[in-house]
Amino acid sequence: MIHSNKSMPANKIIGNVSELEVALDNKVVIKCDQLEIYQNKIHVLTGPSGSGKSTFLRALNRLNDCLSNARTRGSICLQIDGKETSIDKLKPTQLPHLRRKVGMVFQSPNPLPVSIEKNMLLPLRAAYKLSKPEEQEITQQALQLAGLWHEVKDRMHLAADKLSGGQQQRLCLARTLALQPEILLLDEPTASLDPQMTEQIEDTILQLADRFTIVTVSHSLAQTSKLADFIIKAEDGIISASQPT
Ligand SMILES: Nc1ncnc2c1ncn2[C@@H]1O[C@H](COP(=O)(O)OP(=O)(O)OP(=O)(O)O)[C@@H](O)[C@H]1O
Repeated sequence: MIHSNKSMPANKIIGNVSELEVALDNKVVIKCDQLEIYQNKIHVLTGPSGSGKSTFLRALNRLNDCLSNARTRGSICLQIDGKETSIDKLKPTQLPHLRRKVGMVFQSPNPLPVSIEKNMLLPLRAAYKLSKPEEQEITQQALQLAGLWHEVKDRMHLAADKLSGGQQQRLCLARTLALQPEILLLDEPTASLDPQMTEQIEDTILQLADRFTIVTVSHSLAQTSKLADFIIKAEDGIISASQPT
């Protein structure tokens, strides 16, 4: 089940990045000397195009390891499953679990070319052994958290690509939420959406902070001021924390 952390104390540190350096093609593209991540807070990562925002997000769940030209140094310690976890020390076999706990949603919606229901169930079944009622409960809860349940509950067999762009992005968010993350990485989740859909997703992100720690990329000043508890700046590959907003 997807738990709430609402009763947690304010500004509890659940992540520490230290002396991080990521190189792509032997060129250092991001450096982060020191950064803290706070439980149930929304961290908005801002900066110009090419400044290293996506690379930094991918460092937080070791997705850069999937790039053959990437090399990462430094340490990232995250609290996962109630334990301090040095993610830089995890073995390759531990990475699928890390990526479920530190789930990511990408800039453009990327649903699988199957039904809404299968988009939810395929990753869930690959990750966990659950009974049918448990699968149904988690699917419904994740779709509710993503604000999509009422729009799709009567047409779960519809092909996911028949949904609107905003609905597809919510489905991708629900698919990630169903895998029981603790930290959510959102890479410009509203980049391809119109203003109305953008506002809906922003409101959903604000609600999700009751349950999850969020790091989201934004190019919009208005969105940053609406969402951010903390701002992280990316400037020419230097990633650093701003003061709390
Ligand atoms: N797969 C890759 N191989 C080599 N270099 C890459 C790769 N991906 C990104 N880069 C380079 O790394 C730097 C940081 O890119 P990154 O995508 O992290 O920036 P960004 O701030 O997220 O940009 P945007 O806002 O445009 O999405 C850029 O100079 C980019 O050209």
